[in-house]
Order: sequence, then structure tokens, then C-alpha cells
Amino acid sequence: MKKARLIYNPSSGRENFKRNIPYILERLEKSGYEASTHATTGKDCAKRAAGLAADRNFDLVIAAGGDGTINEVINGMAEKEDRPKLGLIPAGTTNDFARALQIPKEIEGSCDVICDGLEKSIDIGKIESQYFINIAGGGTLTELTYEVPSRLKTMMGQLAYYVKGFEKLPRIRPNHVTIEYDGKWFEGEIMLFLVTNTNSVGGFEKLAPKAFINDGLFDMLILKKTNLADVVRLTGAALRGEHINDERVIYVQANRIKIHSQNEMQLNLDGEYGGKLPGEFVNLHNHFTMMVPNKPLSNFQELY
Ligand SMILES: Nc1ncnc2c1ncn2[C@@H]1O[C@H](COP(=O)(O)OP(=O)(O)OP(=O)(O)O)[C@@H](O)[C@H]1O
Repeated sequence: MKKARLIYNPSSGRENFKRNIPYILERLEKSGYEASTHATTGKDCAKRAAGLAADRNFDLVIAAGGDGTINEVINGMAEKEDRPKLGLIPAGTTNDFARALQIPKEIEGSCDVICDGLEKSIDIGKIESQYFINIAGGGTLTELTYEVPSRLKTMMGQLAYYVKGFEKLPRIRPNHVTIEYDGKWFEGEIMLFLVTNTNSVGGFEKLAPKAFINDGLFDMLILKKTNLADVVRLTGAALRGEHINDERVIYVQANRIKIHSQNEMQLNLDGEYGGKLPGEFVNLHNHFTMMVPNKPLSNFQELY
């Protein structure tokens, strides 16, 4: 019999996930899985649980939580030779990655995807010994995703990020960086950089219009040094997908990206703190198999 492990974060989002467990287990059993659960208790718990599930030859590992939980799950399994299939139940505050793959937030819908969806290969990113599935970034503004306290997210949801964003705006400073991407170079002062695996990030659904999750490439966006008014204006333009042609924005694709910063620059990996630069991003092509909706998805490049 196939084995499935549901790894869920009871503190994600509005913290009411637990009541769904009987329904999820029943759906999995009906699909031929012997299913069990693991509730996380804190940092790295989902990572350890996923690693153990891979070691024990589970066929399917489901991450139920926010982007932080799925990030831990892929970190726990990325270096294993036999990697279980990935399923996702969005239960966090933002659920960026689930949104990019159009995985429904409703439990019935996300179970449909896991039990009756398509198996697709997806790329992930690696930097040093850490992995990310959706986005990496650096620059003062990108720090806000891990600075918003969990309590505030539970109370206010997505709004908590905007509140924190306004608080941070006046403090953003440019950084002098050197970036090497597939043999090409950029050197200069930047406000932020983003390295993405999907085209929709942080509610910005047109952020990286050429990004596919199965093309072996990252899409990199660099916002060059500019004033605060321009940052706000370009953020608005990015919501409409109109930032790409702006002279202060660089938008390129690459498989390897090496970034060095003159001053301290923190790294954001899938919304969580990921240490400090320098580092080299490497795109690991088709590294995981993921259950996705059985319909055309803008994030997949159709290869046949
Ligand atoms: N039982 C727990 N109590 C408190 N924190 C936990 C628990 N289990 C895991 N965590 C922490 O939760 C974080 C991940 O949260 P997750 O991303 O799943 O939800 P979220 O913060 O509500 O949503 P989002 O990331 O989408 O905003 C990790 O940093 C992990 O350390």
C-alpha cells in the first residue's frame, strides 16, 4: 500500500487547520494511501519530519501550512536520493506558492489536487546548503516578510504585511552589489533583488511574466538605486505588470546567479530569513514531483 504523511503547522494562518484532519485522512485512504500526520512544534520541525518520511520511503508528503512550512518540507527532502511526491494544502497567511500553482485554499479543492491532480516535475532553487521553492531576495524591503510577528498575522492576515511595509519604507537604503548571472555581470547600487521560480509572488501576479517552474531557469528582477517616491510608484506598476520596461528595473533569466554585496545584505528564502550574502543561486531542474491541478497552468512550460 502507498504511504502518505501529512505534515501540518498548527500555528499557520488563522490556526484552525486541525479540524480538517479527519476529512483529509479519509480522502487519502480512499485514494489508496495509508496516511498519517505530523504536527509541527516549531522551527525546523517540518524539515526533520519530511526528511524522516523520505528515509522511510513514503510515497507522498503533504505540506499543510504557509510558505514557511513548504520551504521546510522541501529542505528536509531535497538532498535525499528518493524524494516522495509533494502535495500542498495552503493553510498559511499568504500562500504565495500555492497561489502560483492555483492550488485551492478550500480543503476539498486542495484534496482533489492531491488525489486526482497531475504529477508534474518542478525546479527548485539552492543557495549554499539551503533550498527554496518560490522566491529568494535581498534588500531592506524583502526583510519584512520574516519580520511580521506570527501573532499579528493570525490577527490581521495579509494586512499585517502592508502595515509592516509602510513602517519599513522610510528606512530602505541602497546596497552596492556585484551580480554574475550565467557569465554576464551587473555591478551597482540596488534597492532590492528577487530571484524567482514562479511568475506570481507576494500578491504580485505579473511580477515575472516569463517565469516557468519547469524551465531550469530563475527569473531575476533588480531594482536599481532610486528615491522613495519611485519605489512606491514602481511597486504600483509591478502590481499591473508594468515595471518590466522601466529603466530602473533589470529583468533577466539565468540558471546560476552569484551575488556579492559590499554591505551586509540579508537573504530571504520563501519569506523566511535565510542568512546573509554572498552566495550562489543554482536552479535544480525538475528536482521534485508535485501534485498540481489538472488544468492549464501559466507557470508550466508545456514541453510536448
Ligand atoms: N507549533 C508551532 N508553533 C509556533 N510556530 C511554529 C509551529 N510549527 C512551526 N512553526 C513555525 O512557523 C513558521 C512557518 O509558518 P507558515 O509559513 O507555515 O505559516 P504563516 O506564517 O501563517 O504563513 P505565511 O508564511 O504564508 O505567511 C516556521 O518558521 C516555523 O518555525
